Amino acid sequence: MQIATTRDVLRNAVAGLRRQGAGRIALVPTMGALHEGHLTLVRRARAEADHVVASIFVNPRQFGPKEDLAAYPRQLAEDAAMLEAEGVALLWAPTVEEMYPAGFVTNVSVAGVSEGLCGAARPGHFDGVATVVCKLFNQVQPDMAFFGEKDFQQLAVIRAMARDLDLTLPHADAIIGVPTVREADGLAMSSRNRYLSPEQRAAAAALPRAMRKAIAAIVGGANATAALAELEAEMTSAGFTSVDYAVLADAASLAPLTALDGAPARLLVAARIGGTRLIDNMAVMPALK
Ligand SMILES: Nc1ncnc2c1ncn2[C@@H]1O[C@H](COP(=O)(O)OP(=O)(O)OP(=O)(O)O)[C@@H](O)[C@H]1O
Ligand SMILES: CC(C)(CO)[C@@H](O)C(=O)[O-]
Ligand code: BAL
Repeated sequence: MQIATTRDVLRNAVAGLRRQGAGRIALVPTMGALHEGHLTLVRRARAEADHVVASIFVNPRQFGPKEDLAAYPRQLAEDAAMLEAEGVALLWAPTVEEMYPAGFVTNVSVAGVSEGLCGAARPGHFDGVATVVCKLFNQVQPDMAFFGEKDFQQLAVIRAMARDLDLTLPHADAIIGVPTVREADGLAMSSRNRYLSPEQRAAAAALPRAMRKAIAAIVGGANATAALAELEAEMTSAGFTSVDYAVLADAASLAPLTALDGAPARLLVAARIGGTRLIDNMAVMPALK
């Protein structure tokens, strides 16, 4: 596996992959501190493309001033070994100065789908995500790119950005969402889970548990507002410090719903346990009649 840390080396390495034939190149963007969720994206990419390019970049522009940019885990050597073992051809791991050279002044901002949920709780976050993913697409010029459904709103923002800016990746359905990979107790895998103490980690399983229960209630015909209030109460009594949001939303527009309307819906939750903010989301499937 080649590791590129400058745009020149990246450009040559991508050109080298292209010279190897008409094969498809898949991009898997990450912030590192890799776990089975990331490796699942890489395996899907390997299955569907000929060459996989992974990126590791802890993107300062998507962190708020009081967020965990400094504390975010960085373990490039360990991550590179994992990616190499999965058959990744090229790792793009730029420095902050390489990604945002002095004088960088551009911002990509996606309206609508980025505005509620994590966009409301983390002002500027999705501008940072859209800006860096736009750059990654231009730098690597992949045929397709893989993202986790764990960051469901992020996936919607990236799809809207790619559509609106004509970042037409050549492969049909080029932005591929991969279902969330979970721990045995249901907690969605996340690099931030490592911030949790053993007690907090045990308590965190209340998040997917309360979500499944709320979904069963809503699908069974219960009032959604009451089911979401019950979810918040359960999480608080399990040890969560606060719930940023717990929202039933239209799965495509992410507009909040007060009741199922027959279209695919999604339950999305962000909550804090101590200083750690966890997010999760699940499909809400009305029972077939
Ligand atoms: N449990 C998971 N299942 C599937 N995909 C995942 C999972 N966790 C992360 N991903 C995906 O991996 C990609 C890189 O994510 P990132 O490096 O931010 O990891 P993360 O574990 O989500 O970290 P964080 O704790 O910052 O949320 C994103 O597309 C993200 O949605
Ligand atoms: C897509 C991404 C790599 C952009 O920095 C990041 O938001 C992530 O890891 O989900
Ligand atoms: N996985 C999303 C990246 C972030 O929380 O900044």
